[in-house]
Amino acid sequence: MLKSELQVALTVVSRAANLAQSVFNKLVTAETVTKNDKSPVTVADYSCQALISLLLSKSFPNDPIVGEEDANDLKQPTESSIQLKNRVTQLVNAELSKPQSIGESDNLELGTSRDSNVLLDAIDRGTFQGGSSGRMWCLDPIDGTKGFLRGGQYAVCLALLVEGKVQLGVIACPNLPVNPSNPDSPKGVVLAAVKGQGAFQRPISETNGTLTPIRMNPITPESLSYASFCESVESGHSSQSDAANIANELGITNEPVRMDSQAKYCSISRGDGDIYLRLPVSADYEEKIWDHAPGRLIVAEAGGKVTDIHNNDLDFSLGRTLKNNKGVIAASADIHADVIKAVQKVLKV
Ligand SMILES: Nc1ncnc2c1ncn2[C@@H]1O[C@H](COP(=O)(O)O)[C@@H](OP(=O)(O)O)[C@H]1O
Ligand SMILES: [Mg+2]
Ligand SMILES: [Mg+2]
Ligand SMILES: [Mg+2]
Repeated sequence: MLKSELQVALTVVSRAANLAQSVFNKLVTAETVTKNDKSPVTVADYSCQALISLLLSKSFPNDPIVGEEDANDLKQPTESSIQLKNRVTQLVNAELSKPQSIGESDNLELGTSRDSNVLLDAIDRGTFQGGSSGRMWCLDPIDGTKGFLRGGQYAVCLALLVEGKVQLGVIACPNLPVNPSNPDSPKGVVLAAVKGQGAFQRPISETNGTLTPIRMNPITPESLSYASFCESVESGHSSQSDAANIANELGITNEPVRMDSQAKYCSISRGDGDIYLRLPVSADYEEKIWDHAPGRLIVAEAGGKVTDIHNNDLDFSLGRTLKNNKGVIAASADIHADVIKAVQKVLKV
């Protein structure tokens, strides 16, 4: 089931990851980092959304897309906007011109260059408002924009939702080592899950490679104090002080591993870390569905459970945000209840 969706998703996400890496190599310099210049990631965000949306629409022309970005800034008649549009067009076409590799999905018309207006329309296909009916794709072209600029973790994230439920998730992490137990192994993995069919990974570069099954660590309530947390680098995205108190409550002494993006979901799915906490910082922030849809399925298919701080399932059927949820708690199914208990005690919810 969803075999062709999986193959297309793997192809388009891997292509976008290659594009993002080429943007990083060409445009991110010590100067952009020290001057806090976000333009390289902006180029990468638009280029990856254009590429993925364009290729998805070749295979699935009737599926709408809930994407993080829109093309408004690229349509302005200003010099900087025109330059940005031209840069995006050139980068997407450079990626499309690379020959098709064995294992990549057919019928995507890879190799055909596209006009900038076609690419702007492709970006704007991502403005769908979401909801509970029918099929739709959910796209975060570059998740962890801060990590991208730091040369740290970032991810290209795509999910298929059917009737508001995540059925397929694919995440490429260009800076995650292929072998979780060897940080010096080559970097660049793509993880995938189909509901009811398990979670897998393979190197981004191996378009025809075998998908290797992944599992979370077999942790139990008895061994919970040996667990480790994976959390955001950004203290503005998740409360690090609450996380420290929860670790204390669970008897966990390992230092938390901090990284940007859905690489956190990917890491715990492969047993590199055990618990991902995203603890609300402000009362009014609504988590975006594209920040969680594929990660949630990959963790669930690798033996985990993902809820919000109230132990409610994440509800992807309500539009572009998880408006009925607060925070995210992801952990191996065997210890999730214990983690929730500690979270609720510390947060007093
Ligand atoms: N106040 C906030 N609380 C929680 N998440 C936030 C936030 N402000 C922005 N974000 C989201 O946090 C994501 C990055 O998460 P993380 O901290 O896990 O790396 C961002 O995705 P993008 O980088 O795609 O914009 C953005 O959507
Ligand atoms: Mg994001
Ligand atoms: Mg993003
Ligand atoms: Mg963003």
